[in-house]
Amino acid sequence: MRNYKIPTLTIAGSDSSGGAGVQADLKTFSAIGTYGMSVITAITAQNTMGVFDVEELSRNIIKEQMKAVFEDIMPKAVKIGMVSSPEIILEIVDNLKKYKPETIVVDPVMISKSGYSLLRPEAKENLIKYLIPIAYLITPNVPEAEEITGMKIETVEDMKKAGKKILDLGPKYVLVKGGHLDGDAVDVLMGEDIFEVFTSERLDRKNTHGTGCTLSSAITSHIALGYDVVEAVRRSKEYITEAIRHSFDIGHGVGPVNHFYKFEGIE
Ligand SMILES: Nc1ncnc2c1ncn2[C@@H]1O[C@H](COP(=O)(O)OP(=O)(O)OP(=O)(O)O)[C@@H](O)[C@H]1O
Ligand SMILES: Cc1ncc(COP(=O)(O)O)c(N)n1
Repeated sequence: MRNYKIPTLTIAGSDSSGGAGVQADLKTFSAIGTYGMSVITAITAQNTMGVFDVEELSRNIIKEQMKAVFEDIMPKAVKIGMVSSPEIILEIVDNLKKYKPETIVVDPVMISKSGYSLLRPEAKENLIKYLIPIAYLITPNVPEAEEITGMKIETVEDMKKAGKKILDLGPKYVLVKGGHLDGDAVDVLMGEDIFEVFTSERLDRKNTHGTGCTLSSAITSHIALGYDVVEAVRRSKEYITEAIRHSFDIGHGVGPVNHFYKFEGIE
């Protein structure tokens, strides 16, 4: 059930072409039906063909954005995307510990679809040591899960092994996403009391810019609306599958997924 009065927050980078990052997150929050807010960590000059430049914002303006949001509107759930430097991660973690939002979903963004590194190599340690342990849910794709665990992932069995290793780092739940493997698109959700496999057909689509951002924001919205983690992931997997099915050509490269196909033809 939509509820546009329930606040959700994304802490992430801006994608000027609107397909990923903060822009994808806010579109997802709106389409699923929560009130979206943002703390921007970095500005990327990006389009459907690639990422051309990145400028990280200062610790101070990240702190001030978080203060402005949390001291006025406490989000019901927070999603974290691109957090590229060790300092940015420390600032965000300090403030999350101070303001204590109920639910933190971490999408450990590392490399864009177009191959640009969105996480400095020296930031990996702080991500693992400080951010992942305070997550309610972390949503790595296969290359990210490989980076975090140091193991090679080629099968769904490997995804489960990696999931176990990631849980040892301290988050409550982990969703390892299998979009990068062959065959069906299989995602594995694990936690102390939960083990669920979500499978959808692999869609032959080229326009998949922002799939990871969209899925984690959809989960964040569904949790904010009151669904438990299994139901939130089930609904969000359905959401991303349909958003990929209805993705469209815009620009000259890898286009975005479609958040609004249900509204087409409605005045
Ligand atoms: N071709 C596809 N058909 C159906 N589902 C897909 C396809 N590609 C990815 N998915 C699903 O999309 C979701 C996002 O997974 P993916 O592995 O693409 O994340 P990601 O790599 O983090 O995304 P991004 O590249 O945007 O960061 C998962 O639920 C995955 O199973
Ligand atoms: C600001 C920002 N955040 C995240 C992504 C990852 O999305 P994708 O892997 O689809 O390019 C991105 N490209 N830009």
